[in-house]
Amino acid sequence: MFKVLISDPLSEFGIQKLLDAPDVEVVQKPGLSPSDLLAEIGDYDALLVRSQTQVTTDVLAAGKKLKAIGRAGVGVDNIDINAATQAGVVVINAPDGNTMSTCEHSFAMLMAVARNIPQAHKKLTDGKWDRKSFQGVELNNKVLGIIGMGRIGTEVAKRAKAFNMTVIGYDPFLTEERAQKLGVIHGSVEDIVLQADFITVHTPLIKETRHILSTREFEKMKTGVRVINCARGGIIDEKALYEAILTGKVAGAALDVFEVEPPVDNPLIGLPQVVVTPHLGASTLEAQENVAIDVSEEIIKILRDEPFKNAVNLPSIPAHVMEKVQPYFVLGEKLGHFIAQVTVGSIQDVTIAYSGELAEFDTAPLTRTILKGILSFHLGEEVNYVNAPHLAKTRDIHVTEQKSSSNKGFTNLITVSLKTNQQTRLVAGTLLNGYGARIVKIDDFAIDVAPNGHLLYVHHNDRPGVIGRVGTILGTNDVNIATMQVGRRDVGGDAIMMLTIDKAVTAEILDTLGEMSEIKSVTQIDL
Ligand SMILES: NC(=O)c1ccc[n+]([C@@H]2O[C@H](COP(=O)([O-])OP(=O)(O)OC[C@H]3O[C@@H](n4cnc5c(N)ncnc54)[C@H](O)[C@@H]3O)[C@@H](O)[C@H]2O)c1
Ligand SMILES: O=C(O)CC[C@@H](O)C(=O)O
Repeated sequence: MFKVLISDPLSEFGIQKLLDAPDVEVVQKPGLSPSDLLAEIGDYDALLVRSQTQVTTDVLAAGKKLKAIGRAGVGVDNIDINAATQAGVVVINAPDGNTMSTCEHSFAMLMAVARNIPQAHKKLTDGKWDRKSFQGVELNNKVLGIIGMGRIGTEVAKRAKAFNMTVIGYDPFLTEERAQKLGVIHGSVEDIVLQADFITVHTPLIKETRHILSTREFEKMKTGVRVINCARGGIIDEKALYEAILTGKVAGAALDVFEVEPPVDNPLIGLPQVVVTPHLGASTLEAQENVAIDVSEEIIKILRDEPFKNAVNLPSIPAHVMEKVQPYFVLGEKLGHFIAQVTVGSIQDVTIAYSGELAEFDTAPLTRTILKGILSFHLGEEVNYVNAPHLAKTRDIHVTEQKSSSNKGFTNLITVSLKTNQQTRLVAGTLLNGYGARIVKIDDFAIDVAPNGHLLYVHHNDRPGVIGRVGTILGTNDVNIATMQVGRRDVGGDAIMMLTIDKAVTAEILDTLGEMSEIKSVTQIDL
């Protein structure tokens, strides 16, 4: 039974799939204190949060069983992603579910600040009929600058067009073609700063976007500009904004998010030109249901070891690539596990060569899986698909991917070489149409073995009677041989035997085999 902790308020309807899953026990503790979270997290396989819970290095260290963290929303700035990756914990988010709600909230804030709606509302509910203090401005024919043309920024742009605004958009990934399609002028931050009557930001808060609008930018803006932040506090420099409002440069600001949340002694709050909401962008019935449904479904898949999407700390795999590459995941992990078991010494280099049609695809996910197979032999359950490259790096293991379209006689071939401080070994495998996974090469010996169950790899001199004696020793010890493959370099020279056996052999049997005069080494491999 998997245990899932929900530590922020999530839509009950949205998490229904989790509640209904027969193999999942859900514990809901919205508003759990940081110390209680630390004390309890050790019991759980997954944690579901919104933006309140801070998932710190300490939480990840205490979460010994944690496999996944689900963020019901977009921003993952409350989760230490690096620490999660190092701990092998998958972080997923729900990037699509609250786009419309946040876009609509941004637009509501834009209109509120243009027409002073909250201020006028407050005055009237305070009993004063004041029509003079709240003259606003139209959106019609005005210039809206959008910094960050992702999901939300794009939707804001579409709505602004309906209000007959001229939209200038900036995003490092915005192409001229896409801008044209949206009817947006493709500009820079500088263009926006110089020309906009309204500026709204829709980026994540990262190093490049922190204080993207600060004193220097406010100085260059049109007098009377209005700014909106429904993305993350800190994208607009609050101190610089405060100064720019006092000087009259900025006529108004609408803020849903703050550098510190909840804000403490924030002088912007209370300024008559500033409209504020307490991080409500995604707070609609629909958005909360959507994001909770999305993370619940994904968490179930992760816990059940099924394919999932929206991982924040893993590269996303397009469906058409996944379709091609997925059948090779099992083979890749087994090749990694195989080579790790037959190679002696501490690993220095891993070279993974992809030949044939596989070489046309993004094989990075496959490389992760092969690394997992290699490292898990030494590091056990600590290794997973998420942290395998990181663990290799921290151990100074150099990983190289090679690709070649020549198929070397196979439609697809994966060759894994391991260089240690003592030797270099190689294994190659393929998927044979209709026959499944096969190991087709070990070092320079061609073989054909299904990589399953218990295998015995015997390196010996090609002499009459060796194969028979190996069979006799195993038979005497009640070990049944399912398949046997032999290969040799030259007649009477170096040779190998690869046996598939029905049960694992004991160390004593391995010693007995190893003591035979013509046998150089015997290795048992479990796949
Ligand atoms: N207020 C809320 O409740 C609420 C709700 C949902 C999302 N958000 C926040 O809104 C923001 C946008 O969300 P989204 O779903 O549109 O994300 P998104 O990933 O679809 O879009 C973000 C865009 O920012 C762009 N970007 C990155 N660096 C940039 C830079 N230096 N200059 C310009 N653009 C840059 C990216 O290329 C991307 O296109 C995020 O910060 C998210 O956390 C807030
Ligand atoms: O959970 C929330 O309400 C905030 C969500 C929002 O900030 C996000 O980034 O998705």
